[in-house]
Amino acid sequence: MAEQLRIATRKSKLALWQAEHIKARLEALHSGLQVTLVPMSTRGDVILDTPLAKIGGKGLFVKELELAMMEDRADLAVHSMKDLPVDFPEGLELHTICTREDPRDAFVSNTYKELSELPDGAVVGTCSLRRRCQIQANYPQLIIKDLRGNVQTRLQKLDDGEYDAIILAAAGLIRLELGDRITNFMPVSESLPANGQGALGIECRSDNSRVHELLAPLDCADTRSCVLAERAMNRRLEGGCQVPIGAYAELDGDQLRLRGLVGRPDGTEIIEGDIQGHRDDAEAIGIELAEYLLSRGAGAILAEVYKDSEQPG
Ligand SMILES: NCc1[nH]cc(CCC(=O)O)c1CC(=O)O
Repeated sequence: MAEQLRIATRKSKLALWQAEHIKARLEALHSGLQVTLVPMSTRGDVILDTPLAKIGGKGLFVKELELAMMEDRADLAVHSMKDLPVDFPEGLELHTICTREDPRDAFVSNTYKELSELPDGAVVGTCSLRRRCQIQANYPQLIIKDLRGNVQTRLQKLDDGEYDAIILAAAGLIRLELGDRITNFMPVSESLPANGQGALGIECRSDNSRVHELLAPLDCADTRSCVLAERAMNRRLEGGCQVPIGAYAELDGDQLRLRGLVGRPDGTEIIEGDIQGHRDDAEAIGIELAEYLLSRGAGAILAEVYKDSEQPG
């Protein structure tokens, strides 16, 4: 019988695409390997009517997948790195970080070419405090309205006229072959991405050496360096994924440049930092930048954000 591997996955189109993508890559790399998907619903998929920042709780989208791996109903789970909590339950690990897709945010509108064209009072949809904060800092005259749901739902709400424009991760649109909906890529100087944005990560049990062997060729060293720096910054700031924190690293040879920011959701204050170092020190660079941001007052801003969001479990 052929060797089997099971991927636990959420049922959204994007999650299924990502799981199928990893399945195809694994099967192409390892002849005779048979990969099946184990689709399941998560709390984040079920609670659709509340802004994510209000639901709170880290790992809204991953707990059920992790349980499946712990109970040996699945061998691995494919995640968008930016949705992944910084810490893992005992016995599970982030084993693989795959090559990053475009990390930028995308401006999507049926009427306007870019944010600067929007008239006063125009409505922009996003549920990300990070995007809200950066848009309001540059364009305080725009109105930000929460936008939830999967990628297709969000585009539908734009097409229905509920928003003048919406902001989405470019990577999600590109993966779903909806890249033609991208009106404009937001420069990272204007919308610093979330840590890990555009990268896929693969989680599995720490003791499963056969799975580790099969996954090894999917790991991308460059993406790993960048994402480790970004995640280290978030960890030091104790930020989950629903916080007004941006973190984005780039490599120039062995030099790693990390940019980070923490801001008030209403954009009235943004604390930014930009540092460089050797890629071998990726995590130390992340921690150093976090400490710089904290020394400039990031802690008080984050404390206020956490106070405003009731966080059940
Ligand atoms: N928060 C939801 C989410 N998680 C991952 C992606 C796709 C892009 C990625 O892999 O970073 C998206 C959609 C979005 O933010 O528009």
